[in-house]
Amino acid sequence: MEIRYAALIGLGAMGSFFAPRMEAKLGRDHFRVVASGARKERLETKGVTINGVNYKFSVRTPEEEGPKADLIIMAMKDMGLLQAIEDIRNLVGEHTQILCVMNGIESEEKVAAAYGWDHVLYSYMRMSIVMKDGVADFDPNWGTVHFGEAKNETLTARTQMVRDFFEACGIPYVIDEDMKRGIWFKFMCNVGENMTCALLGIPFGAFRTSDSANELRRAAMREVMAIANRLGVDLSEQDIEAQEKTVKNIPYGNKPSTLQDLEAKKKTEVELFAGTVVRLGKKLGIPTPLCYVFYHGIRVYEEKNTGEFDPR
Ligand SMILES: NC(=O)C1=CN([C@@H]2O[C@H](COP(=O)(O)OP(=O)(O)OC[C@H]3O[C@@H](n4cnc5c(N)ncnc54)[C@H](OP(=O)(O)O)[C@@H]3O)[C@@H](O)[C@H]2O)C=CC1
Ligand SMILES: CC(C)(CO)C(=O)C(=O)O
Repeated sequence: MEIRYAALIGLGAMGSFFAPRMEAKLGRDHFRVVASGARKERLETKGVTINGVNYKFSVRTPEEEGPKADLIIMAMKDMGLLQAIEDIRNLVGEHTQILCVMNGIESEEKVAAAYGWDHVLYSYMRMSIVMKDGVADFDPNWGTVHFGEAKNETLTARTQMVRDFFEACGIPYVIDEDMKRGIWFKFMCNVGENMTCALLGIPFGAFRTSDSANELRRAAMREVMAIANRLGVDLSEQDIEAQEKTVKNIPYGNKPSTLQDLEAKKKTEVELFAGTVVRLGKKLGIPTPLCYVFYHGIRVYEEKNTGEFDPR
């Protein structure tokens, strides 16, 4: 099995990690970006500029008939997921594999509900990229896509196929032995960091100096840990300790995506982060008071941004 025809839906920050290298490997006719309407027009006329190079990738509309894709990368924000699942329907064939690289713990389940687990591998990103007005600059050799089956002591044929493709493209990857644990660890870090920074309007650098910011970050991580443990995912205090070093090495002024979204007056992925924790906590009878405050506090910021109420 080999990847000869691939597609990407979601040519934003994360999409820009993949698109140039996938097109370089497969050629313009065998790598397509899925988009329609004004988005398609923008990608075809203005394109995107990635590390100083302007790209106008070949766009395929959801309605267009054509070859089925061997690999589809999905890289939208949470709010776009359900539409995107429908938009790739024409590209999913018998052998298609889908990687939905979004943050959060539930995107694979949603894609698998539409297409079946035979078509879905687990994945997540350890990378930080900002795309603003179609421009993204980053070191393409820093950061990794993590992917694989739930467990990867031995590699299945489809995991090897995607691995060989990423090797050929020069896309840095990691195959976690336990992908579910990896996804939950990333989620625990995201909830602690993204929610704390968004509610308080502080950059990552605050975690180097503020005991109180760290107290909140760790308390939110512990709410996630309690839920993960109940669901059989073995996150522990050691994982929280390990992230302590990582978070304090992130460049001082960097901001997690949730705060970036608030500052850009966009809708955030709070539903996917604190919203998921509150929902699962309720279902499992696990208290999540901090995520409850994060969730509603960030929702109020969104309402202020979109003018849903008059803050007079
Ligand atoms: N940015 C980062 O550093 C990281 C992000 N992540 C996660 O990755 C995911 C993607 O984030 P990110 O790349 O930052 O988000 P962006 O907003 O930068 O990119 C999302 C892109 O998806 C496009 N899109 C949405 N719906 C569709 C659709 N139906 N068809 C075609 N294109 C569509 C959007 O187009 P348009 O702009 O026209 O709406 C946009 O270009 C999120 O879950 C995020 O949490 C994970 C790790 C790090
Ligand atoms: C870049 C990173 C890892 C920072 O938390 C992220 O996932 C986000 O901002 O959403």
